[in-house]
Amino acid sequence: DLLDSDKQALLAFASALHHGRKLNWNSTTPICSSWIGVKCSVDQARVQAIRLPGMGLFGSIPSNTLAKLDALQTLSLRSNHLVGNLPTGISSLPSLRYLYLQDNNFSGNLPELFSSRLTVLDLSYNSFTGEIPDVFQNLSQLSVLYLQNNSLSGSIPDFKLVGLKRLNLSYNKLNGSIPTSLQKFPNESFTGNSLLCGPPLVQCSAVLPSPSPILPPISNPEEFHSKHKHVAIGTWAIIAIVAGGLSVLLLLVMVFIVCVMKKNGREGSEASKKKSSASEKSEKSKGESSNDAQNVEKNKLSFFEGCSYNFDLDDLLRASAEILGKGTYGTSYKAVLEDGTMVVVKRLKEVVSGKREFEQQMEIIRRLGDHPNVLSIRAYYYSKEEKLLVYDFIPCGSFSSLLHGNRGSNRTSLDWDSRVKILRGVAHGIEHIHSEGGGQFVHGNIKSSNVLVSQNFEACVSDFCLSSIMNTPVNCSRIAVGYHAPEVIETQKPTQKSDIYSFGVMLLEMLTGKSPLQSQGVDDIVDLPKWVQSMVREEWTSEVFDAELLRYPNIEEEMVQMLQFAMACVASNPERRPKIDSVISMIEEIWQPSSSNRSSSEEKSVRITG
Ligand SMILES: Nc1ncnc2c1ncn2[C@@H]1O[C@H](COP(=O)(O)OP(=O)(O)OP(=O)(O)O)[C@@H](O)[C@H]1O
Repeated sequence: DLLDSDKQALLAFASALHHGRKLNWNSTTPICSSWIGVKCSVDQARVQAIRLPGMGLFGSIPSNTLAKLDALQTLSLRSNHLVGNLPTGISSLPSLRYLYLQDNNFSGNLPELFSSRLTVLDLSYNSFTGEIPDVFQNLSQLSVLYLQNNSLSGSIPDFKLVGLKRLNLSYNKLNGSIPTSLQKFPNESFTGNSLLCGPPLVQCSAVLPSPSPILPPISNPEEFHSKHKHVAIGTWAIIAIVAGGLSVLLLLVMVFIVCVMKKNGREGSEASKKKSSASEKSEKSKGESSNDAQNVEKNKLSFFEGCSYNFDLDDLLRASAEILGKGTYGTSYKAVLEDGTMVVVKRLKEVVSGKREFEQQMEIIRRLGDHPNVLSIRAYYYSKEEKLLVYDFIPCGSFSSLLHGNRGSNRTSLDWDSRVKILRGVAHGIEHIHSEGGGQFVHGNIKSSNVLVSQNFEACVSDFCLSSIMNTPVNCSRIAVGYHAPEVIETQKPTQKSDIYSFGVMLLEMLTGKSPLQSQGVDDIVDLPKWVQSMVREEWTSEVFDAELLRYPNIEEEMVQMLQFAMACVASNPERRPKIDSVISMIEEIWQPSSSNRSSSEEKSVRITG
């Protein structure tokens, strides 16, 4: 029967490929109820969907295997190691609607024949070459077309597809002008094709006007090469000059700041010396100024009780400092003091509160820091010109850098249990903040770069309770917008409910591996909750998960439940979002770290490439 022929086709497909994680496909077991990644039609008569993302499939797809599944509607083989041509028989399967083959190593030309029902086609992050065929014009159902990060060349055909909602052709070798029908798509849809021009990119007259630019004939190949080298060196030179210029500017700004701070600091330390009557000079100046006592106060670091640190502002200014990053509220530096102590100094910009209010807020922040999942503040400094906060340095970096940093070949992925453990820690930190002071406190700035991780994936939240003393609009950056609840963008006032929304975005971030701030060319959707909602609504749930997570066995159920829960946290109506204590119990309920053996050494040792 037909189901049996589907089965034979799949067995032939599986036997032609190497797979890292064993497929349990077996001729003796029932295909519809027990085969991994296979979904049958309601009447169990045909195979309707194959989803094998991140299964470690190696090799090329033989042409007479999957191409026989003529009832297939969904095929997802994304994030594997598939090579060679994409057989036309697959792309033209008559029922095929969703084809996800991104993040493999397919090469050769794009197929010339596609199913007329095709709705989603994702062939991004492969090595396809040649031109984009005109046949796309006939795909009247096509709604999503992702071809970014291949080596496609030639000009873009004028698709005139009215239903096309998302398009990404970035980072190819396309040239010529962008057809009028596609000019409504954003810049990111086309960027990274140096010879492409016209709206939304730069006007065509500014770059090479046509796909075959009129260049003088190359008489001497050497000369051609040297010209090209020259261009390349020129580009690097420009980058180097700009980078150099920026560093000089940064250095000048830092020297200036240090001078201002030193001046304050010197006044302060001199005043301290005077107080201890250690120097003749300071004794003298003591007599000269009636404001000295005030100056002493004004220029010293205010340590909190119980803090074992022993340094002053001068030591801090002498310390070697490295910029950790520039955030919403200011710039953070890692400072290594002469005795080796490492601290983080955050220079706040645009503080609006007066000194008293500032000090009261510092006291609140210190009290809230009495919890293992909340970063402790050690000291602060307040003067008219400078406001500094001093924190412990947390060694493993932020959750954001662990999730998104170093996606190179030597990256070790953050496994499911570590991700959930970190988020559980964050939830406990938020719960502490929300329950103190009669429930009046709000974190106000929850995002993955404000979750610091120490050994054993213990997490603590930082940068909390600062919004009330700062004059920084919540939507001052795209990153911030990605995490803030819709109502906060309007009211500018974070609440405990909006903290839950931000936490939900972070849950989606760890599940999808996508940053709420999409980098250019990777995707054109910035709003993570909306993207996931659209995927789930259209029943592509398993397509949203981070390919790195798919390498760990027995977690799919937990991931799906966590996804549903994350969607509840990002409900647009604040009243429908759960409270933080329910968040904690929900995580405990969903997460069963000891129930299954999912950290086998084989899985742990997987190194991610690309
Ligand atoms: N105590 C700390 N230990 C280690 N790294 C830190 C510490 N505090 C901040 N960082 C890291 O320094 C970088 C800059 O932090 P900063 O808080 O200034 O900016 P941000 O988190 O990007 O934005 P925001 O100001 O909105 O919080 C971030 O990558 C953060 O993870």
